[in-house]
Amino acid sequence: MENKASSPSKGLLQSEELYQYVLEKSVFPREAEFLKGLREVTAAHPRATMATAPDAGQMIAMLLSLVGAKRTIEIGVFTGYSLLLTALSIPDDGKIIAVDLNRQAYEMGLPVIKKAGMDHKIDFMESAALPVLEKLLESETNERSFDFAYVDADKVNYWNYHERLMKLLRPGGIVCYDNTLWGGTVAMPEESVPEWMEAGKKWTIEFNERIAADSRVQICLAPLGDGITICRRIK
Ligand SMILES: C[S@@+](CC[C@H](N)C(=O)[O-])C[C@H]1O[C@@H](n2cnc3c(N)ncnc32)[C@H](O)[C@@H]1O
Repeated sequence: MENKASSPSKGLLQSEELYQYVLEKSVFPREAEFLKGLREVTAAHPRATMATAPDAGQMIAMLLSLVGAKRTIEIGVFTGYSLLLTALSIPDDGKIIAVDLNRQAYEMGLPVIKKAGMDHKIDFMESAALPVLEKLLESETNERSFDFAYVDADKVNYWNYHERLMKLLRPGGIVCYDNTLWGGTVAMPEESVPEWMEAGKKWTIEFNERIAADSRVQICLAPLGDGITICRRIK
């Protein structure tokens, strides 16, 4: 199609320099060495930009500490940046159910996760996420038992994940959804949106509207990384 812009950059700040300032002056000085190591390993992956942005990661680590997260779910692992930062933020007897369709990328980051001594906290499942959530819901003991969830996978299923996570999270628990500004396309005129981002734009707009109307959660769409929506279960 003509008149399509090339991919908009993921960062949503007013300039690249400002984003570098945030990274260099706030994020990188406090980033764990193992997370830096994981970013280095991930840089060799052809889809390295899929990894959670380090500034969004810094906020996720803060949220994990604030809710005292011990039992968590991660949907969309890739090479494990957000997974490792979750593991580093929860106590030694904390557990993460981590789901991804693809084990290969996870195995790229696994040596760093092991070196960090965090692998015992992780239950990795190579699977589509929806059946894993359904399976968890078969046991009543899992309802209201998770403190935190992070969703960073197929946008088309975000609402399906949300409905199930609302049962699995305890009241006061938090779920974060990544990419909820979808490269800024949610507010772009149609002719400026690259063709490959159109479906994601539609799903993201629908999801954002439904979340805004969901009285079960308190919400905040933080313009970090590619946009990250924080939902706190209030009922
Ligand atoms: C953006 S990446 C995740 C990045 C990761 N959070 C990080 O910090 O590096 C998205 C991941 O979601 C996975 N994925 C896509 N659809 C999925 C599905 N239906 N169920 C589980 N994982 C899925 C992909 O295989 C991919 O690894």
